[in-house]
Amino acid sequence: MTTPSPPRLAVRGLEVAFGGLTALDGVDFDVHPGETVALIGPNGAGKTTVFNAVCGLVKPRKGTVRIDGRPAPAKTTRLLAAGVARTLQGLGLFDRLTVLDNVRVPLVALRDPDADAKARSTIEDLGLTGLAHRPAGALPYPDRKRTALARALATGPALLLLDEPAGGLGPGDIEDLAEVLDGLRCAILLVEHHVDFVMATADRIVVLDFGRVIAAGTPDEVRNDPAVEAAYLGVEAAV
Ligand SMILES: Nc1ncnc2c1ncn2[C@@H]1O[C@H](COP(=O)(O)OP(=O)(O)OP(=O)(O)O)[C@@H](O)[C@H]1O
Repeated sequence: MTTPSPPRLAVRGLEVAFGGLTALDGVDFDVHPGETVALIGPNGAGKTTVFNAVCGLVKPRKGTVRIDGRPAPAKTTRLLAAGVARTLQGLGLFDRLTVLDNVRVPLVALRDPDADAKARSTIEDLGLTGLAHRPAGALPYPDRKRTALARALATGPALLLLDEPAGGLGPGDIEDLAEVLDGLRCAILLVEHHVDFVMATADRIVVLDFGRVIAAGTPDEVRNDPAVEAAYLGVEAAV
């Protein structure tokens, strides 16, 4: 009998507190190879805190984060070496560096001998070749965002963590983004406010409210869950 492979990402009993505030209270979910899982929930529900705990940016009070069955490393280079890449809400680009040099950064950190070729090929895949030698800081926001995505994809991650990938983009750029994500083979965890984008992109959705998972399932299951409607979609509809 073969042992089933572990989830690419397994989060169990995650608890995070900031002083007296319990931001996460027993969060469990998995992301399997090839799967796109979206974390949604109202403002303050704990989405970014989950993301930060998975990336090792905040230390849980309790619980575990495992990547391919092993404890998740906290340092960026070790995460990259473990096949995990992320984008951040603030993008974190080096504004004075060119698009190409930004995308080379994680490859150089991994001492990849093919850094240049891989960066160029990723840039091409994302339609950024014409901007390769422009400083990232001089670009319009959608191109900066695409550069940040290219940087995350350059190392060929097995698990991609995306913090609000559709945030600040217009409908055309969101459509392009959905197409890029659809063509990826890696597992994806995304934190996102844009409900239509999530419904169209995610295989499964985990809904947080006040630091707890209140629903998890396919987009249709979640859409029809009364608790979600009350906690989240109701809020969105009122916005
Ligand atoms: N560094 C911090 N120090 C203190 N409290 C924090 C910190 N980070 C988050 N919180 C609190 O933890 C809770 C969860 O916040 P978090 O940012 O994870 O929610 P979110 O679902 O990502 O919200 P949003 O959709 O507004 O980004 C909130 O009450 C927030 O104020």
